[in-house]
Order: sequence, then structure tokens, then C-alpha cells
Amino acid sequence: MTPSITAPTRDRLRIAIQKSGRLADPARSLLASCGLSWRESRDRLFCFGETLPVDLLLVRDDDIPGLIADGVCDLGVVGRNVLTETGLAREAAGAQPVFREWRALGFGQCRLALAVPDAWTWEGAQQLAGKRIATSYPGLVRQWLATQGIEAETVLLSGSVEIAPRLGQAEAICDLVSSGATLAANQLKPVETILESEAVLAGPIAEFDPVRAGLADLLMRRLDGALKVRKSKLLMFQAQREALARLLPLLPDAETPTVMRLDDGDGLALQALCHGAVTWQRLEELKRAGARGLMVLPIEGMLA
Ligand SMILES: Nc1ncnc2c1ncn2[C@@H]1O[C@H](COP(=O)(O)OP(=O)(O)OP(=O)(O)O)[C@@H](O)[C@H]1O
Ligand SMILES: O=P(O)(O)OC[C@H]1O[C@H](OP(=O)(O)OP(=O)(O)O)[C@H](O)[C@@H]1O
Ligand SMILES: [Mg+2]
Repeated sequence: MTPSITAPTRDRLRIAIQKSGRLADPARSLLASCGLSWRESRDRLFCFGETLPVDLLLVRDDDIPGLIADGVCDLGVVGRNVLTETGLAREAAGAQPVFREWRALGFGQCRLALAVPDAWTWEGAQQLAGKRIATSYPGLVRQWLATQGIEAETVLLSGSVEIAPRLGQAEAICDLVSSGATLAANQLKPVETILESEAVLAGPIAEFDPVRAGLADLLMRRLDGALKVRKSKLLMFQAQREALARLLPLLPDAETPTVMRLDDGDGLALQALCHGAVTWQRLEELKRAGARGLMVLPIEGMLA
């Protein structure tokens, strides 16, 4: 018998990621930066892990929490919005919680926001009492309404939510917002944020068996290193010794800088691994404080 793709495999880890869409490429490149590579199946729905026994399943993002709940996949990369909404829907149906957010991944940032027509003067959440709110996230909206002590109706739409007020289907909406351009194009304005979202690694609440637990531990160690390194930059510059006291306070996020003496007497060469944002403003401040020949290098690889 040919082994089925959904048969539980206990000696390999299976991660669900979006097949196509906003999270597909960043999810793959993050996992690749953890040293994983894959051989793709002909249908491009399953990628067999080559460097480690960690396979990928390429699916619709909405299906990812359910695949983890059913044990078809061990981990998944999905928006916090989808993970939380699915958890609330399962809870409403009386199911026990089985998955949780393991790590925030630093991409796919957006927020789930309530928006009302531009013409409304927003005075607070009580304005929504008795109104209809169009959304693809009824669980999150109902949870938020309950915390506000407001009774309102949710109208479930799976897409193009922003058009609902103009069509007379609802008075307000609750949808994902990033730049705000879609709201503006539909004469709506955001008034409340219900959830700050980004892509997350989702996994089970229960522990894995020893083989998959070992693989998941290794992957999490590499992932933490990769996430830290993604934000890090190596800053290199030269300065006079007397400038050191002005320069070091400008590097609060740096690991202890390497300071080397130059041959010319009082000159120093500095290298600092910065974990925060290295902005133009910060480089200009360093320059004013006496840094010369500034160089900023991205970091590839692990921080051991
Ligand atoms: N405008 C946005 N800016 C940034 N991130 C967003 C934006 N819209 C959605 N996201 C995040 O990206 C996730 C995936 O969005 P996408 O539009 O690719 O999903 P989808 O159309 O539901 O895809 P699928 O075909 O897999 O069901 C969302 O669940 C959310 O977490
Ligand atoms: O604030 P903005 O930058 O305008 O982004 C917000 C829009 O992005 C998402 O839609 P998407 O583009 O994925 O279209 P869809 O809902 O039809 O999939 C979301 O559902 C909003 O409509
Ligand atoms: Mg989807």
C-alpha cells in the first residue's frame, strides 16, 4: 500500500505554510535560514525535507490551525488573526484548546480594526450598540464586543468586507488594516484596534513524542537565532579614544563592542553587533559624536 500523506509520521516533523499569498515566501525563507531545504513534489503541495527530517505542507492559511488540531501537521506559520479566530470558533463549538502561538515571526504585520464611515463622529464603542458589523472575524469581534459590554450583530463576509456599508449590509466593519489605503478608498476610518497581528509559528499545546520533540527543539533553537540575527547589524567605524565616552551610549543595543587600537597612536577601530534598528538618524548621531568611516553590514548565519 502507498503510504498516505496524512498518515501520522513519528520520525519527521511536518510544518504547514501558506501555498501562495502574503505569508508564503517569507515563511519559506525564514525556515530556509534555519538550514532547511526541500525537494518539492510534482503537485507542489508537499516538500520533502532534505537537510533535516522536516517537511512542508503547502495549504490555504485558514486550514493551518485545523491541520495542527487534527495532528496532520505538527507546526504551522499563520497570521495571529487566523490562529486566534480559529481558536475562538473551536471554543464556541465546545472543543478543548489544542494549539497555541509558539513564536512571533516579525513579518505579516497588520491589525484587525473596527472601521466606520468617514462621516461618523466617533465618540466611543457604545456607538456600535444595535448596529451590524461586517467581518470575516466574528469570534474576535464578539469577544471584543463582550469586553465592551455592547450588543451588536456580526455579519459574516469572507472577503471585500470594506464594501459592506455602501451596500447597506452593515453600518460598520472589522477587517485587517495595514497601510489603511483600502479603508480610505471605501470612505471608512479605523476607530478601534481589536488585535495586533503578525505571522506566528503555531504548534500544539501538548508535548510531542521524543523524536519530534528533539527535532522541534533543534528547530526552535535555530529559529530563535535566525530571528535575532535578522534584526542585527554589524556596525564598524573608527574614532579617537577621547570620543569613546560619547559613542558607547549611542550603542545601547550592542553586544560588548570590540575595540582595537590603530597604529596611529590615539585612533581606535570599533565593531559593534547591534540588535536594534540602525537608522540613518543613528548613524548621523554617531558621526557627530566622532565616528569616521562608518560601515553597516547585514548578518547572515547564526549567533552562537
Ligand atoms: N494588508 C495586509 N498587510 C499585511 N499583512 C496582511 C495584510 N492582509 C493580511 N495580512 C496577513 O497575511 C495573512 C495572509 O493574507 P492573504 O491575503 O495572503 O490571505 P488569504 O487571501 O486568506 O490566503 P489563502 O489563499 O491562503 O487563504 C493574513 O491572515 C494576515 O495575517
Ligand atoms: O490597509 P491596507 O494596506 O489597504 O490592507 C488592508 C487590506 O488587505 C487585505 O486584503 P487583501 O489585499 O488581501 O484582499 P482580500 O481581502 O480580497 O484577500 C485586508 O483584507 C484589507 O482589505
Ligand atoms: Mg485565507
